[in-house]
Amino acid sequence: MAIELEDLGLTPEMAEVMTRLATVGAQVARIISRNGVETDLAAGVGTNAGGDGQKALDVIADDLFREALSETAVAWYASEEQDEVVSLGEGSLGLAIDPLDGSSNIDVNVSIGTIFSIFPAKEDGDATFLRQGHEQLAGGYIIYGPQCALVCTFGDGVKHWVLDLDTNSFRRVADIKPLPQDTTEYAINASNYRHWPAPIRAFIDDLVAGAEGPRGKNFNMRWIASLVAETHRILMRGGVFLYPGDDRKGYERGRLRHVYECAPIAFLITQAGGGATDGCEEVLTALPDRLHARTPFVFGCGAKVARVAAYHDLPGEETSALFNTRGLFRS
Ligand SMILES: O=P(O)(O)OC[C@H]1O[C@](O)(COP(=O)(O)O)[C@@H](O)[C@@H]1O
Ligand SMILES: [Mg+2]
Ligand SMILES: [Mg+2]
Repeated sequence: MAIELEDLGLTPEMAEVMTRLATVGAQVARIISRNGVETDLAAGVGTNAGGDGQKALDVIADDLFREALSETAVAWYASEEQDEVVSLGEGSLGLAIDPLDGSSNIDVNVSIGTIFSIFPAKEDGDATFLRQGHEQLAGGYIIYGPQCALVCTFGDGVKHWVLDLDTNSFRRVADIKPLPQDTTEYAINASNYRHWPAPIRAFIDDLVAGAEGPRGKNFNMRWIASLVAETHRILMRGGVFLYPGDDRKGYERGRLRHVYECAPIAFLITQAGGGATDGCEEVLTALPDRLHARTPFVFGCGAKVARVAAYHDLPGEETSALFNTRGLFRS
């Protein structure tokens, strides 16, 4: 038994896929725990389809997940590390995966993860994944942190397991509680401030202004540079995350990938009662136009995600005004 799946009402096919994901997740956690003993998992080994540098662990994780899923109901495997959708044979499911998320953190011993999304398979590989996130059967992640955990939704709340090192299996713990409506914690890579669009700058200016600004209270900031770790923190205690599009070349639609990063995270967050948009529109209703498409991404507590969208409706003179002259959104 790699993972406790009793009482979830999963089909045998889905249960088998979850068991394989959990088995490889435990294996990857063990490999990570030995980084530097024999191999350097952060060593550069190439470039993936999206043009990102690949680290040794990106490739190891991709190989392990792909091999383990090849004997299951997964007909189509779509990975950040593969140029095209890979056919794994006959089956009723398609699985999209970011095998190793947060790879800039491998060499600094900070939490990293795996993100996955499961759809009913269609005849065609691309058609299986280029559809609305609402059609996902499951979305989840494995976090390799001080504790290894697996978090997943099958469309009925958010389930949570913790890797028990004594038995090498994922033990089910309490479901993730609904997110609070509002929060005083936000996450954004603030070094890109000068590149952001005006509504994002205005939103962040007003948070940074704290008690002296229009919001009249102080906010706290976190940036781990691991989407999985930021998601886990937000699911555990609330918050809002932003990776907007910006004016750097290649970042017009942000950095994060729609199919195997944002859609499954959006599924989890909305199942926990939060919001997930591209800044304005829901991620789960958007249609990606290609496997490695990017999308701006804002998710977390519902009221904050809605507030980001409201800043996009402000007239230009309001978003470009200094916070102390901006008339709206005083709380
Ligand atoms: O370095 P930046 O621009 O802050 O980006 C950090 C983001 O990039 C990512 O590492 C991208 O994921 P990969 O490591 O899978 O490429 C996210 O986990 C994280 O949120
Ligand atoms: Mg990633
Ligand atoms: Mg990755």
